[in-house]
Amino acid sequence: MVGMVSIVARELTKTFGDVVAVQGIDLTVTPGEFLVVLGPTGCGKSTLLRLLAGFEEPTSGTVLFDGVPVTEIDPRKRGIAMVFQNYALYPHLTVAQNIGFPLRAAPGPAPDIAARVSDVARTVGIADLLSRYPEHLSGGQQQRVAMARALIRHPAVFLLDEPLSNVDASARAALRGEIVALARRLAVTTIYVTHDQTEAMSMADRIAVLRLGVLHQVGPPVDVYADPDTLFVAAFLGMPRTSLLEAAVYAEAGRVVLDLGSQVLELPAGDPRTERLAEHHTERVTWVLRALPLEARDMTLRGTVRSVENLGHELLAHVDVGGVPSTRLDAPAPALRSVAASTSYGFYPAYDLVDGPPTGEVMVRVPVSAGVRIGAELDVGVGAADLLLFDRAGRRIRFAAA
Ligand SMILES: Nc1ncnc2c1ncn2[C@@H]1O[C@H](COP(=O)(O)OP(=O)(O)OP(=O)(O)O)[C@@H](O)[C@H]1O
Repeated sequence: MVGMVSIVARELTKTFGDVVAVQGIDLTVTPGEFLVVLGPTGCGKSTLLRLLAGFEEPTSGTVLFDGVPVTEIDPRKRGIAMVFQNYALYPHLTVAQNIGFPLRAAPGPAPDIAARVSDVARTVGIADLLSRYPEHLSGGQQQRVAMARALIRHPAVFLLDEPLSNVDASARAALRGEIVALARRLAVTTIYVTHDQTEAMSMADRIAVLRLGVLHQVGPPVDVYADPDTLFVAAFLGMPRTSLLEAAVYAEAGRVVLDLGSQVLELPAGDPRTERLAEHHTERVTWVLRALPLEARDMTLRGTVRSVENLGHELLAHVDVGGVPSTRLDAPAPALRSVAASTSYGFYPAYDLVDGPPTGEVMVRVPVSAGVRIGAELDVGVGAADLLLFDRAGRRIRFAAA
């Protein structure tokens, strides 16, 4: 296949015995797009990538390249280039020989290998390393060689599976930008798999967030971050840090409060969210809170500074608001325990308590010049837009006004 290819997955499912690695995924990758598949380890990213490439037979569902079932296209004509976490270079071949290998191995007339090798080596920034052997290269350089080797046949589809995992941190940042630039320049449809949210956020045209084989959300990184559909997506995309607090909703006579157990937040009178939230009266919800700026807002959370991280350009205060943190999403569910309510509402249900006393910490961004002491009491402003709430099934509670 030549030129830019669209890749469509329809109701794609793959099981290995009892394990459902990929479950009912519908996904369209548009021609020339840079799509990042993001999710924790074991969520099915690699399996999805292999299915999309036609390397793996789906249990059910189909993959189409430009509308044609991928299994009906000769693998050599699919135009797929793939790069993995371990570069797998041939140790006894030079960089130039490694890069040129696919051309030498290909059937048909030999193209001008030397010219193409130096061309693609220049593209990935390793033109001066052509006579070296892999063992004399850094991890980042080895990955560039692997990319050059993948790209020398001018693929229509470029698949990368955690390509930067073995590259040290300093080289990783530079390579991220270069891979994106490369994919653009070559106008190739690219699918990039990672568990690293920073990579996903900085590289993708769109991200596809996967958990336990299920596609939770697809969209431009800024949209998915700002408007997560599920608790998992909200919690997974948290920078610099996300707090998950358990709360219960209480509604009476046109007012709604969120009860954190230690304190309550009341929605401002007349807030358009009141009515919608009242539908969850007495239900337990999870509140996902990104780091808040220290400023006065409609509502106030009161807490005690437990620790302070200096991020250089600002401070990140960990403020204990006495709430109950949600258990980590991947942790086994602990036994339910009741917590004695200290608010006047006192109605709230049993919480999944992690060991020890409740220490629901909220992150607060403080200017370095303002300073903040451990042990200080802080009033942290909360705006209605900060109410990123999820029901017990982990679904977003959406407000029409939001
Ligand atoms: N060939 C196989 N046989 C049996 N189970 C498999 C096979 N391949 C994958 N799995 C299982 O399917 C699930 C998804 O695996 P997959 O490798 O796709 O996840 P991943 O998100 O790429 O993980 P990682 O980031 O750790 O590479 C896992 O539970 C894994 O153990």
